[in-house]
Amino acid sequence: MAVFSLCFRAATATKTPNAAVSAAAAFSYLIRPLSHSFSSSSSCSSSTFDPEIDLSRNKSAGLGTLKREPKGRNVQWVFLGCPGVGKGTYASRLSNLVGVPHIATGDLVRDELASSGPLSSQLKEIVNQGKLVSDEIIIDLLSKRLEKGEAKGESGFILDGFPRTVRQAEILEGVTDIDLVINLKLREEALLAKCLGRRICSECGGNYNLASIDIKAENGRPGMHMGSLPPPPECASKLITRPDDTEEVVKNRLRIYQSTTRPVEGFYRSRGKLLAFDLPGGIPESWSKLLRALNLEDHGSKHPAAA
Ligand SMILES: Nc1ncnc2c1ncn2[C@@H]1O[C@H](COP(=O)(O)OP(=O)(O)O)[C@@H](O)[C@H]1O
Repeated sequence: MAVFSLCFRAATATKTPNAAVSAAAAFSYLIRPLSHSFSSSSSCSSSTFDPEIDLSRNKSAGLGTLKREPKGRNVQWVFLGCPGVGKGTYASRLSNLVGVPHIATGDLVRDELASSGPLSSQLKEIVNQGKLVSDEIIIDLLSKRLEKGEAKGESGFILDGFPRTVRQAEILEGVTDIDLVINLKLREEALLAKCLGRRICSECGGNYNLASIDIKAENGRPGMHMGSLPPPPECASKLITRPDDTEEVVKNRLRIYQSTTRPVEGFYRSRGKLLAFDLPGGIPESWSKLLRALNLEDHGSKHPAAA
């Protein structure tokens, strides 16, 4: 198992401007980097199936090599993509398949909000406006989650929602080797509708989506269908909407993605780690193609309708 020593949480609590960076220097994994050579286009929304997702030319991306690295380390992947693109859904499915934890920083933030801890009221205002919380806070929450996982013997991860700034990416790069960054892309017309259609079961936490999207073929662009992900009957009366999934806030989050997170794509592209995947539709249309792009196979494992 990978030896994973994490000791930057305390340091991130300090108030020096470069606290997170210097803290990160104290955060070390004893792992060996894998080398991948992927590239991507830069758009978050695209109607075409990106030919660069065909990794058949790069067999090292397959489960055989990536699921468990020769020294015994599990995969360390990152999911990038606009709000509403489906990062949580696909990251969760892949984490079940590959056998590593799916760690979503948005979930860590929401857990912190629900805990009514000291950060809670400060975070509430930021999150409900669709803004990003500070790098220090997010790294602190992520560190705690990784420490807990380490104590339980977890190794490897699929990160969803982190890094979201170039500074976060630099910190992460400084402390560990990310094997692969999957950049999910979906047509812009679908993103807002998908965010507004999101529902969570207040009892079991299941994620569903009421939006059913049909985009007609136009001007040489193919049409696209994304079915809804309806809740099972037992959840139907318990659905809630995230407070930051209102139209105004989603539009703000999309703007922040363009200005602040988009450069993270370039950060990983220049390091040859970025794999662009244009979602051709909903889960039925996309899942098997994503697996093919990753040289993975899913031998009938059971998935919930949504992450
Ligand atoms: N890496 C991060 N850096 C800063 N803020 C974050 C980060 N991850 C999550 N957040 C906060 O949590 C909110 C919800 O995150 P998430 O569930 O990932 O949203 P989205 O659906 O926009 O991808 C974000 O709008 C932001 O306020």
